[in-house]
Amino acid sequence: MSYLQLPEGKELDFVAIGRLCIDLNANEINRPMEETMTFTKYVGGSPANICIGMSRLGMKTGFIGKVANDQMGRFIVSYLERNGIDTTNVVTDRTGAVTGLAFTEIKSPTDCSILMYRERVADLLLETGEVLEEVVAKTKVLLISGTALAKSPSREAVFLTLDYAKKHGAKIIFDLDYRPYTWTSNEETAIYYNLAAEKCDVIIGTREEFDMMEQFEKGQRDDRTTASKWFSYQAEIVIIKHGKEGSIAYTQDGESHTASSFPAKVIKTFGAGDSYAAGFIYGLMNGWTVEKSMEFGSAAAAIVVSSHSCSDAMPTAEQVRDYMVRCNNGEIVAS
Ligand SMILES: Nc1ncnc2c1ncn2[C@@H]1O[C@H](COP(=O)(O)OP(=O)(O)OP(=O)(O)O)[C@@H](O)[C@H]1O
Ligand SMILES: O=C(O)C[C@@H](O)[C@H](O)C(=O)CO
Repeated sequence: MSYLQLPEGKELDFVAIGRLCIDLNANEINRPMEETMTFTKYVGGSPANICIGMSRLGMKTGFIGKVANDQMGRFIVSYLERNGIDTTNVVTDRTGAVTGLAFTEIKSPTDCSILMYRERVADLLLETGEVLEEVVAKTKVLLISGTALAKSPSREAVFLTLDYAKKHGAKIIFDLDYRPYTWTSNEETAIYYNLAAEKCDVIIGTREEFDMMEQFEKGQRDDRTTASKWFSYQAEIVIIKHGKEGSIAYTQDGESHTASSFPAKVIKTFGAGDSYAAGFIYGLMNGWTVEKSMEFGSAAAAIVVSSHSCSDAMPTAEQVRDYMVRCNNGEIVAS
């Protein structure tokens, strides 16, 4: 059975809104940040990575966001454009805000962390008046991500965009992408995450992210109970990710669907969720089953965790298919 009946006659397949920033990934891997001397610069930010992933997979994409009026901001916009992403609604800050920087520390394939520089970042200054309704009107799918809800005015800009999406019939996907450093309190986080999730057709998050959203709910919560809550709102599909253990999707009809992870020679784990989302959404938008879409997303994730970057490593559909064949032939084994 296929899900997500997409609207017809739209110019764009996919538009994402939110964080556009810079990842500085350690070149000297398997050591702490204190001993890291050089970094490679990439475009970063979860919704940006997903959008780049969708574009690499051949979808017609656009982005809604705000960049700093500096060399970093211009680097981001030109990278998006080189990747075929419509930047009509990427606005430039005029208040002296800066680009968010994520320095990644790769101590080992399983011990990675991110050191964030996010004071007065441009992406959180996107205003309601800067969101172009006509851009939202021309997409089949809108993706929102949690970090953009962390502060005003970006928070209101996202809620307005959700209204536009609903008005114009776009399907809405929420990648929870919870980054604690951007928020001021757990209560505030849970409340805004829940308010947004109520309006979404597909919700994708890790068990820990759903736990954060359920902090006011009493009793033990399992994945099915978590997912069921959202079917009484708008959701058609809820996916709960469990890292290397794989993922489980629940659908409105009461079914569940599982996917295992693919073997990978892991360099670092971040970016797994973004590439998984891109692969999964691509499958769903092509009318594939939930299982097949999850499998494709999992293979895309294995490719990205085996690479140095998140955005730049996003695979084409051909690369994902090739990876799956090589895994099935036993040519790729886990590190
Ligand atoms: N070590 C790994 N090896 C292979 N695949 C992996 C690994 N870790 C994650 N994946 C794949 O990526 C998917 C999403 O990973 P995960 O549950 O870690 O999401 P996430 O926490 O959102 O990722 P991120 O670290 O990017 O925030 C998993 O379902 C799995 O298919
Ligand atoms: O902004 C961040 O939190 C880091 C991202 O830029 C990075 O690309 C990442 O964590 C991918 O999920």
